[in-house]
Amino acid sequence: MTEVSVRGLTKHFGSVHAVEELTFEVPSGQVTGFLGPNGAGKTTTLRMALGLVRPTAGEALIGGHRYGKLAQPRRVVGALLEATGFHPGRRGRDHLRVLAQPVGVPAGRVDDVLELVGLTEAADRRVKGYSLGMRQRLGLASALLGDPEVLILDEPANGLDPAGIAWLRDLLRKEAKDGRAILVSSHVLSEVAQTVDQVVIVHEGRLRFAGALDSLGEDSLETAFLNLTGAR
Ligand SMILES: Nc1ncnc2c1ncn2[C@@H]1O[C@H](COP(=O)(O)OP(=O)(O)OP(=O)(O)O)[C@@H](O)[C@H]1O
Repeated sequence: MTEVSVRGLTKHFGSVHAVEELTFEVPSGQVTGFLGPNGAGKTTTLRMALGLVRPTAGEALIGGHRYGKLAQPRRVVGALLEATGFHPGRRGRDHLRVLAQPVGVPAGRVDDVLELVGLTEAADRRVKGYSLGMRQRLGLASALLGDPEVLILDEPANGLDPAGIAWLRDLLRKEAKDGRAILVSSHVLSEVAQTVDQVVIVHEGRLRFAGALDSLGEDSLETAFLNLTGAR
C-alpha cells in the first residue's frame, strides 16, 4: 500500500512563508481532504509533493520515496492540478493517448478512463470546445490513466455541476475503497464533509488540524474550519 507522508515541509518564496513545517499523513484506503483559506499554502504543498516546487526544507514522500525518485511516477501517482495545459486543438481521446503511450499504459485504458469520467461521447471533440467541467473531467481522466495507487487532486470539483460533484464524490469513495490514498483540496466544505474520511486544515502555511473527520466532534466542518482558521 502506497501512502503519502509529509514531514516538516516548508516553502518560502522570498519573504512569503507559503508553507511552514507541515507534517501529516495520507493513508491508503481513505480520502483525505486538504482545506484552508485562499493563500493558505495548499497548492504549493501539492506541487512540492509532485516534485514541481523544490521545498525550502522537509520532504513529501510517496511510498517512502520523493516523487522525483519514483521509477514510474505516473503509474504510482495520478495528479490533477489546475485544469490548464491541454493542447486546445487536440481531441480529448488524443490528449489521453499522448499521455498513455510513453508510460506504457495500454491503449484500451484510454477508453476505460473516458467512460469512467463520462467523456465517451465528447472524446473526439477538440478540447478548445470543452466546458470548464469537461476539462476537469479530462484532467481527472489523465490522473486515473496509469491506474495509480495515489491520487493528488487540487480542487477537482471546480467547474463541475451538481450532478458532476455527486459523481466525483462516488468516484473518490470507490477509488479509496479500492485501496488508493487520495489527497484532495477543496473549498466546498459541505461536499468535503460528505466525501472525506480525514481532514488536514492549514492556515497561513501552518497545520491547524489533522485527523479523522468525526474527531472534530459536535461542530460542523464549517464551524470547525472557521474557528481553526481564525475567521471567527
Ligand atoms: N511562485 C510563487 N512565488 C511567490 N509567491 C508564491 C508563489 N506561489 C505561491 N505563492 C504564495 O504562497 C502563498 C500560498 O499560495 P498557494 O497557492 O499555495 O495557496 P492556496 O492555499 O492553494 O490558495 P487558494 O485556495 O487561493 O488556491 C500565497 O501567499 C501565494 O501568493
